Amino acid sequence: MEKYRILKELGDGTCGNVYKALNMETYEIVAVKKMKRKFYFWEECINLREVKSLRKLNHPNIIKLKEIVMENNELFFIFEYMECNLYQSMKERQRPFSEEEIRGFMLQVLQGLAHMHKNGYFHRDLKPENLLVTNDIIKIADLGLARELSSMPPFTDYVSTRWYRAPEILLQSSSYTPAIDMWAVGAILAELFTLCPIFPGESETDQLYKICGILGPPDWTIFPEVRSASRLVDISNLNVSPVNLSDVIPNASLEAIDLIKQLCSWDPLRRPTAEQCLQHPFFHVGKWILKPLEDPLQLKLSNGGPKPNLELNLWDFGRQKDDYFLGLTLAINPSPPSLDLFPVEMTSRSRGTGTDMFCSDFQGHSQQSVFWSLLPPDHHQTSVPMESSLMSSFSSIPHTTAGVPQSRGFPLASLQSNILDHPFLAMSSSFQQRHCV
Ligand SMILES: Nc1ncnc2c1ncn2[C@@H]1O[C@H](COP(=O)(O)OP(=O)(O)OP(=O)(O)O)[C@@H](O)[C@H]1O
Repeated sequence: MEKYRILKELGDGTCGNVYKALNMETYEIVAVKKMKRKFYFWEECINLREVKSLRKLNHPNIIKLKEIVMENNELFFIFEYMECNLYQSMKERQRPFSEEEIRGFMLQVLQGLAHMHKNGYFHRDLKPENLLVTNDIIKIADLGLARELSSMPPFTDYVSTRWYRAPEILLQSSSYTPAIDMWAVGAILAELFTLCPIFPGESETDQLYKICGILGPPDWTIFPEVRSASRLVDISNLNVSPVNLSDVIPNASLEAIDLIKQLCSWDPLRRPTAEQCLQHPFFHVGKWILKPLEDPLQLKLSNGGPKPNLELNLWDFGRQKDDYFLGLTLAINPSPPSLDLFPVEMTSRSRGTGTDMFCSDFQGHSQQSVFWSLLPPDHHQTSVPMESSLMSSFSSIPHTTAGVPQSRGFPLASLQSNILDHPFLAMSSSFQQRHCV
């Protein structure tokens, strides 16, 4: 780790501390995640869920793991660096994101997620803190809880941060599916409009009440296999009606409201997949707008009042499977009302709980330093000059065991065959251009 200089701490997660660091050989800025538990065998490291999933997942909207270093029984992940996470980005905003900005973020998240699900993984802890942002690029991070689709239930119920946790997890269903990620996407999409979490439960039970407060109670027959039957009976009998989502998220278009409604369906089977979401009218709005011949601002001024926008959609995203791609809808969107929304002040730690999934019961010693490069040596990115006064050596992080580091290099090709194959294939051309520039 001598080649890395810490610049500052970026985050203190459940599993590790994350630092911004400078690679002294390439002058590349990176993010270094130093795992909190000790590691004694290389096999333990490469069998971690985060490593196993990231080795397989190579996508522009999934954070890239560049290297793994094991030194003095400590494990370091070297990631590509991103400016901030989506939670920080929302917290700092003085005004809501425009729908265009939200569309850009969601498109990328869904492309990353579609890739993940297609390759047999689901994330299980999607939340704004785990979506990393640099300008208008967003990437899915923290695959520490990612699970292979092929792995067999029962799954643990302590999965995902409470506010983004799907009802089937709250009801302790033991066989949940990638639809739990889609629920989280719906909650994040709603939050991007209002800058406040849509279901801010204070406990697991309160979380279910908060969901009922918006969606109304569920039909209990949706969840045949839940372990927490009393919770289900309790909420199924609640005497509350669903609210009009447009009243809760007044700045969202009808398309956005429809997508949120579908993603935040009680029934996991009714939630669209990431791939299906990408076909939703929300992502096709711009393509079919009938443009007025005059400047809309001038029109508004001359007519003296707000006018509805007429949008002609050649896509109707119905609830039946066959409806997904068919139909002709004439949607009339009222002009967005004036907004008076403010973010709620929250600390990252108060936003629910993560889960420490590792146990540290391994015995033995290894004083070796193992270095695993996941990108070829010539895959360097922009050099960023740094003032030396800002730097402190990475070795200043206290090591509890001493040892003489020896490094072992692993060639990329043998370990991560797909990492550089077609990095831009899954992106739309506009995003490809932006990413390449
Ligand atoms: N590649 C990166 N670039 C910039 N910042 C990052 C990067 N990776 C992580 N961070 C920051 O560090 C924080 C914690 O990282 P991460 O979620 O990977 O750790 P964790 O221990 O798994 O956390 P959690 O408690 O969510 O499980 C993130 O929310 C983000 O702010």
